[in-house]
Amino acid sequence: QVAYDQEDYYHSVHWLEESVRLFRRSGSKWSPENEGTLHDALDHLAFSHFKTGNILHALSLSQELLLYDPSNRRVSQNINKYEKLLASNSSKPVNGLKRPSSKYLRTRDTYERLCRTRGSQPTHFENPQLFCDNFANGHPGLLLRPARRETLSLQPYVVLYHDFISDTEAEEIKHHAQLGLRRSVVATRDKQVTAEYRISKSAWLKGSAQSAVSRLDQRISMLTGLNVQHPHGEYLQVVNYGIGGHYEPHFDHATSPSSPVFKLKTGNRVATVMIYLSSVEAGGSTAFIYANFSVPVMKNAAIFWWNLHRNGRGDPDTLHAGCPVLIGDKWVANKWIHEYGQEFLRRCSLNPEE
Ligand SMILES: O=C(O)CCC(=O)C(=O)O
Ligand SMILES: [Fe+2]
Repeated sequence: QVAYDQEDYYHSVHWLEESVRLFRRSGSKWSPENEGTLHDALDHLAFSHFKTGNILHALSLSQELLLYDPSNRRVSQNINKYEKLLASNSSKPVNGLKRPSSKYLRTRDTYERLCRTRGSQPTHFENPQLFCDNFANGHPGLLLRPARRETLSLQPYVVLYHDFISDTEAEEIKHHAQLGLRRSVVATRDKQVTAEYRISKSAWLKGSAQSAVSRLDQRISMLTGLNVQHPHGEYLQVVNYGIGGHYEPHFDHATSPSSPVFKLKTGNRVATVMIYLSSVEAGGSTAFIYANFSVPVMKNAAIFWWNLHRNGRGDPDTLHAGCPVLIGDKWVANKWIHEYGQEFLRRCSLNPEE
């Protein structure tokens, strides 16, 4: 529907073909959440085919549609139009579907490449600072069971903690979020809106009454050495992506002074901890666009990165994305940590440029 509304018929044909297939296969049993019907899907698919020059296909789908809804005048008019076009042979020859050239995303090519491949991080042979270790952060709570840390990138600084949570905790968190899931929104200049560049559902786990949530807060705080108590850290946001779900390249920190991110009055989002609560069969990696690498979904692992430099400026290198899920059901949880409360935990540097 999003592709159709954007007049991107190249993609709407693919998606609608799949919807029609699912409707046909399941009889009347498949009822998608948006209450779409076979009828709708055929209608939009016929028009998409017409727009991409496949008049013959548009005609046969419209004829099928008319069987279901014989009194639909718009459809009969379309059938007449398609028949005339075919008879006069004046329609453009079909030369295959063309990918639209996207005007709205400058980083599209890199994003798509990183979603298909892992990009090219140097290995630790090339850069010994990209090492793996058992990390306890000097914290007594981690001494007996340190985190298995993998440094993924130095600029921006991104680390991955393997087995950050257990299967049971992940299930508990998904379970708590389930009833609260709503279409995700994004922060614009001054308010939160839904956007086609973020397709997922999410829920905020307010309060850490649930034991898994408070255990998680504690673990994040031990590992990062930061203060994650609300409002220094936001509540845990649980996100669920279905097939095709994605989050196109964005920053987690606010880039406008009027952003809703500042509503907490605790400054900008200095760091992100993102936990993978599920695996997926294909797709769904997290891509760091300018840093040129992507992290495959790794169940129970967490990634951490700094969004801001020590001087408080946003780090443009943190531009990142959640790649489209190809097969599976992807769940992540975000913990965003704010600047205030960390003054003595992440100090500024003597160099104002850092
Ligand atoms: O789902 C992902 O891999 C990335 C999610 C993300 O960047 C976000 O929710 O801000
Ligand atoms: Fe993000």
